[in-house]
Amino acid sequence: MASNYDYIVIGAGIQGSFTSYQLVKRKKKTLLLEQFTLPHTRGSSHGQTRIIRKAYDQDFYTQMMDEGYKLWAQLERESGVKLYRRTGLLVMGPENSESYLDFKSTLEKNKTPMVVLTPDNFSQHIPNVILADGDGAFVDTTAGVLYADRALKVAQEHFQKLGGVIKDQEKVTDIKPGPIVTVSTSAGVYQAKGLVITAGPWTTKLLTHIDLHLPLTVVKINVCYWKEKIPDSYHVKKRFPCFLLTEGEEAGDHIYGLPSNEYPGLMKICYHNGSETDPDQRDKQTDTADIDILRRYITRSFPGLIPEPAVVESCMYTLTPDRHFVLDRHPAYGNIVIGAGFSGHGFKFGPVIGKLLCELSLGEVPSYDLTPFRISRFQTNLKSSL
Ligand SMILES: Cc1cc2nc3c(=O)[nH]c(=O)nc-3n(C[C@H](O)[C@H](O)[C@H](O)COP(=O)(O)OP(=O)(O)OC[C@H]3O[C@@H](n4cnc5c(N)ncnc54)[C@H](O)[C@@H]3O)c2cc1C
Ligand SMILES: O=C(O)[C@@H]1CCCCN1
Repeated sequence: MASNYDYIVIGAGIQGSFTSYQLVKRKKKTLLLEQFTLPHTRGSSHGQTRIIRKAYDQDFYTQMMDEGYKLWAQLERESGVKLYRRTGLLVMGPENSESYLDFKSTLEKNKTPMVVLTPDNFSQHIPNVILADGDGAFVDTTAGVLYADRALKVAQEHFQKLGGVIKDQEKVTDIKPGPIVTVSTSAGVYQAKGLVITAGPWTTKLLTHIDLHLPLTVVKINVCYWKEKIPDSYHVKKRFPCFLLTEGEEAGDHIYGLPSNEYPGLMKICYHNGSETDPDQRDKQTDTADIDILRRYITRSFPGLIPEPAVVESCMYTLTPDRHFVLDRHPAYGNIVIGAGFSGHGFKFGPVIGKLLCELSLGEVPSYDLTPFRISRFQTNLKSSL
């Protein structure tokens, strides 16, 4: 006998957890299914920190983060758990390049607090970093660090407190669409009038059950931590900011970092791309070309770090061709909603994405124009973004 729910959500990463929380807040009997034992480190939402920022090169992300910051603050108040630390985000890039100018003008247009630095005053504000010749720099002053592990736990706890059911260690093995959707797992069979798929890197595998192919690529990211030569020179307590380069060696491949905080004396600096992997075979992907790029960059620009990673962890991105998210209904089955392709920048939007996927599931008009996130765009070309 199948158990019945109003909604089933597949995948207890940040997006599935916030979507479930929103559904249960709207009094829907909701089941959240997760293949691994929670908490786990095998998807995209684990780890201690993520960047939160309004600095984007497209208005719609900057504008969604207005609400994003408010929802994170509300969750902090409701839970009594510190989830956000303001550090600012230093944005650097070739001063006259399109991408740098797009970031800068998007912030200006949207009246986001920022401080523009000059080569003359740069080192006063940002010690121990060498600004490359010809680079511009500004700080998105409200940006900072989200405490990711804590945030995931809080979202899941709030969902459960309102009566939501999480079943972990239950891998979804089949989906039968219809007015009532039937979901089979390694341990049971469940039915609901609506289904949300937020399966991160496993989305392509799950969508084969419902005849949908999306152009998603899964890449493994080497999450590298670099040792400070003098302890705390890049520490969050010294107000060292997060940083982001608007251009990499290849288009879309940026370098970014967070101040030392999570591991004493180590600063996290990563390359915003990686090599393709099967999510179930992640550890077999051992390409380290990104670490070579980082070594060169750190030698050039961060003289206070030893240019050899002290710790390397891993995580996965699920990339769309244009790096914009997928937030849409299944083209043939309107009661199946998909949230995928967060392309390495989705965490900060978690509370907003949860709200949007909930609205789509309930058949409501979504709070934002979802045109950039529609499945149908894959036939057309959109400008790529970070
Ligand atoms: C190294 C790194 C740095 C990042 N930095 C930032 C940042 O600074 N700021 C930011 O905003 N974002 C950042 N991101 C992106 C952000 O973390 C992701 O966009 C976000 O975590 C994606 O969440 P998700 O819920 O879609 O996927 P996931 O967290 O992968 O969740 C999907 C879940 O579905 C489960 N699942 C899959 N298949 C099944 C199945 N068949 N049955 C049951 N369960 C299933 C999986 O086990 C998993 O738990 C970063 C990502 C990485 C990897
Ligand atoms: O979403 C973010 O803010 C970061 C930017 C750099 C790459 C990883 N994700």
